[in-house]
Amino acid sequence: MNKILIYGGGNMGLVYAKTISEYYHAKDHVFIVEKREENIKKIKSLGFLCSNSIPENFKSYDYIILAVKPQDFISIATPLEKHIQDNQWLISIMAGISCELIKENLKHKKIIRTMPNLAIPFKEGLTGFYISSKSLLTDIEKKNILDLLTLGGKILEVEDENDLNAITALSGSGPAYFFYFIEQLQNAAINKGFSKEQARMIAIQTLKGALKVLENSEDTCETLIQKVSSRGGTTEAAFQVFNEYNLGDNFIQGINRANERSEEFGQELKNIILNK
Ligand SMILES: NC(=O)C1=CN([C@@H]2O[C@H](COP(=O)(O)OP(=O)(O)OC[C@H]3O[C@@H](n4cnc5c(N)ncnc54)[C@H](O)[C@@H]3O)[C@@H](O)[C@H]2O)C=CC1
Ligand SMILES: O=C(O)[C@@H]1CCC=N1
Repeated sequence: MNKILIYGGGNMGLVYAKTISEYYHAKDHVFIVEKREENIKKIKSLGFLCSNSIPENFKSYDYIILAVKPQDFISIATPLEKHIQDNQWLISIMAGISCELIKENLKHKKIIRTMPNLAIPFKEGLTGFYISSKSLLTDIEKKNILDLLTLGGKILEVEDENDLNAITALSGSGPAYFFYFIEQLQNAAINKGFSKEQARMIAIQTLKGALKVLENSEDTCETLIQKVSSRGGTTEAAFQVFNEYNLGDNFIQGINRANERSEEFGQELKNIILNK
């Protein structure tokens, strides 16, 4: 059984702690380093080992998951650089922070950069990953890491690290885009007089149904849209308005901006380091 230390016990850190401990049916091989007192209390109340600094037995941990916000990386770099062991692999989930930047600051080469998403606890997540210094990864370590990432759902390895910025904009942020569209459908239902509960049910069931149709069909989305749309009917009328407002193009522009934002994180961190 591998021992895993998670740096940052916020949303995603806790998601990993819970997912890993459920898989192993044990909590005592997961340790969370978290700086905020109220989070530490919450994490301990869930039965996890947790403190605001690196534990004395740090050497015994095989994999270290970096789950702080990109801009907080610098606050964990100094303690980590001091304690990191040659055999330990770092698994970063930080958006936009390159392996090179982590390597430079920690003087450590064994890094896997990943981009998961919020659906990890339900095993319906998507984790894109890039392995830096591949030649240092043994077969058993690779199996352990892939097993760990697969606990959360599907995985996708990229050979070009820059592709992780795209994955961040597509599937990392992606759940939020769908929540946004569902929210609009819910709001439309509420505006038409349905209760909040009814509106939520209408939105969720419509989404679930659409997903089932898509998963069980060989048709493209374009064909499926045509199948829903009767000539001169309601769907066609809705799409005339969507097209008038360039909904599709605007949506893609938003995704492109998220991609750029992911690229900016690295530069911003470099500037912080330079100005220190
Ligand atoms: N929320 C999401 O859907 C996704 C987030 N990510 C990435 O995961 C990372 C974490 O995101 P969230 O969990 O949403 O953020 P969060 O803010 O909920 O969690 C980060 C945690 O790190 C702690 N922290 C900050 N500095 C620390 C330090 N020096 N020592 C110990 N703990 C420290 C904070 O107190 C906080 O609890 C980010 O880098 C983000 O880019 C990746 C994919 C999806
Ligand atoms: O919004 C963010 O920056 C992070 C990365 C992907 C999802 N959440």
